[in-house]
Amino acid sequence: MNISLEDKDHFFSRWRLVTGFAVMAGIAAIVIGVYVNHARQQVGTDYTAMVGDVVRAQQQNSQLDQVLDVFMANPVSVHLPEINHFLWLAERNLEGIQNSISHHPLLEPHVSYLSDDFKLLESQLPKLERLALQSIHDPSFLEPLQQLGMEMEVNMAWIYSELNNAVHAAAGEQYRVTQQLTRAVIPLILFVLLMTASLFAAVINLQQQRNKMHKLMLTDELTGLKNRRYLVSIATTQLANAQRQHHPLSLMILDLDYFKHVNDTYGHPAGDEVLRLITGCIESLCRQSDTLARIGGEEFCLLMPNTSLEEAKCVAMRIRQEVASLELDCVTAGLHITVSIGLTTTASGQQTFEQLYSLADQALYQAKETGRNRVDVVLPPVHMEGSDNFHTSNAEKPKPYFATSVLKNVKET
Ligand SMILES: Nc1nc2c(ncn2[C@@H]2O[C@H](COP(=O)(O)OP(=O)(O)OP(=O)(O)O)[C@@H](O)[C@H]2O)c(=O)[nH]1
Repeated sequence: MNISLEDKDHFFSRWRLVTGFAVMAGIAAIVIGVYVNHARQQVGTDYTAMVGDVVRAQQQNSQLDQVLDVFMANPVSVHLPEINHFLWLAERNLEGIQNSISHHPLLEPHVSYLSDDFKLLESQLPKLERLALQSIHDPSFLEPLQQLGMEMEVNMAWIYSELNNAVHAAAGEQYRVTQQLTRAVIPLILFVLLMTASLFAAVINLQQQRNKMHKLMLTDELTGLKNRRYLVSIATTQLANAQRQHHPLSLMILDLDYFKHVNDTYGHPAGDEVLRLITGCIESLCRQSDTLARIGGEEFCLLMPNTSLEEAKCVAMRIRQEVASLELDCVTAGLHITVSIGLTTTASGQQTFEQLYSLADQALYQAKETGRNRVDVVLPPVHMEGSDNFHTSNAEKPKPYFATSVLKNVKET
């Protein structure tokens, strides 16, 4: 198979294109993967419940104020349950908020600086309970109790306001990411579609290239006919079919006469044009089921399945006549060219393509030797003179195939 340098370059540039797309797709997939992972964490976090916890905890500041005011005005044990209830609530809220922070990994680093304040508040809660108890029996504890209450209020206000800010900032970031994701969906879909379309185009292009090369492998560039490679492959199949179905198959080799003279006199391009014209002429006389191939410079082969000797002779004579009468005025006025044809037909025996080809070639040789512009026939030994029947009884006849007894010349008058 011949692939021109241009074809090769084209072929490799396609591969470079596909590789480029694959690398781009890989990088895009990694970038998208990293971003989606980050976005998944952000979007997956529920800040709503946490905002509620923080707001509830913030409201406790005023409760502490009220509870302590009542107690300070009348420090008796009947007010202790209110203080204890506040402490229980405060402890529960503190625990809940710390728990929430540990479940929000994206928020945790932003509020880690509050850990000391949390510890301080935790230590202040039991202290407040103790001081309140002591104050019932000893009013001198009332002042430290009030002092602690104020410190706790300040501490709680600081912690919960910072937390409030952090949670709102995180929720804002979450909203931003969600918006970005929504905006990114359309370009992402377009990008994926573009990548897919480009890959499809590259693959289709490769496929077309492959088909083109395959066609080139089996086609003659000058005439557009099938070449020898194709002929051999199809002939083997058709011969097997003909033998299985007991149908005759005829084979013709056609060679232009004195074609060298055309080239020498009018030039190679004119010779090419003559080849194309004659090819078109012969093709127009063939059946759809026939295979016309160019097997050499000015040599053609016509494979005719399901065609008896008599039918093949008619076709051969018509071709010879038509070619001879074809006016090649495009080269020079009044130019005509003739063709010599060697013909053979299968017998009931098991002829191979090589054997049939050899018989047709021998017939062509005879046509050339005996004056050109004629059709000669050489048949396998089992063929009977004047009959196209296949005698399977004769299939066992010994070689040689080229026995003179089976040679038959058909020279038209
Ligand atoms: N223009 C052209 N000429 C070709 C091509 N292939 C082969 N030829 C020519 O065909 C000619 C064949 O010459 P020969 O083999 O001497 O045959 P001929 O002149 O036809 O003589 P006979 O076959 O004996 O009648 C040569 O001149 C080749 O150069 C082709 O593709 N284009």
